[in-house]
Amino acid sequence: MQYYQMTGFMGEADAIDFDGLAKGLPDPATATLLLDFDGTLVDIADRPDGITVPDLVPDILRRAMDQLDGRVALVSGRSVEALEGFVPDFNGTLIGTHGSEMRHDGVHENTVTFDRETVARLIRLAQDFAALRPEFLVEPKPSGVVLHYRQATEHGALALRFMESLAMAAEGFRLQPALMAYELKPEGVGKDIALRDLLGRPGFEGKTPIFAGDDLTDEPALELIRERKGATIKIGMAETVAEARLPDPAALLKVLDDWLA
Ligand SMILES: O=P(O)(O)OC[C@H]1O[C@H](O[C@H]2O[C@H](CO)[C@@H](O)[C@H](O)[C@H]2O)[C@H](O)[C@@H](O)[C@@H]1O
Repeated sequence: MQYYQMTGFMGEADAIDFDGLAKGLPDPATATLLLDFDGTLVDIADRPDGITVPDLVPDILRRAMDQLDGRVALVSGRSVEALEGFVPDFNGTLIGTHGSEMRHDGVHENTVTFDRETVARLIRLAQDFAALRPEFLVEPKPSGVVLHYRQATEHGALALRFMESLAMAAEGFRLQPALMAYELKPEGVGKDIALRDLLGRPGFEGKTPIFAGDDLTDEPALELIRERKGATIKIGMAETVAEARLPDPAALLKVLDDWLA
């Protein structure tokens, strides 16, 4: 695939060579498809529960599962339970909470051990803090907690200071900056780490991975897929190690739709 074929997003959507992009991807029979969720398959919304999953998403996931013989994974910061709620018919692999949990072959696994009491305490402290400022939104996760400040961007620095203090007091956890949010997650958790595991599993070995993602937390995974000589696609304008770019989830869905036609 030519880099400049993929980098069509400086112009209007009709200037993007969707057909060329789809043809540049490996044959589905030889590929593994790895997709971030928020900002990649669905547009970013004001609130975590405010997203709309386009009808094309379940359709593409179903066709990809058929044509790639099940080698399809969503790789998200969302929990596995939340992903299951958004794409209930998808029965491929779900890598959730940045890789701290996985649903593979229908079986739920925790990929790291962490102290559940600490998680409960962190969630409680974040909720107490957010109660003082209702624009903040707390998202509890199975192995951590997110403090969202999208409704109060002027207080981003305050959110950072608070979450940094929590991180310092929580052994075994670290701060993860995210889109208009700060998250605490267990050490040793990352999408790249979970993907190394998945790509070595039966059925996935020897296939060419394709990864699409938009966020800072996707960069280590994009690096891994480049090392493995796979195809890497960044959604949006942010700095990246990916070799290709598309402007938004709609453009990615169009490329995947053409690829699986
Ligand atoms: O790894 P991803 O699938 O990209 O998930 C990353 C985080 O996405 C969600 O938060 C982000 O999207 C929200 C909805 O568009 C937005 O309101 C928020 O500002 C973003 O940070 C999700 O809530 C997190 O749990 C995920 O880690």
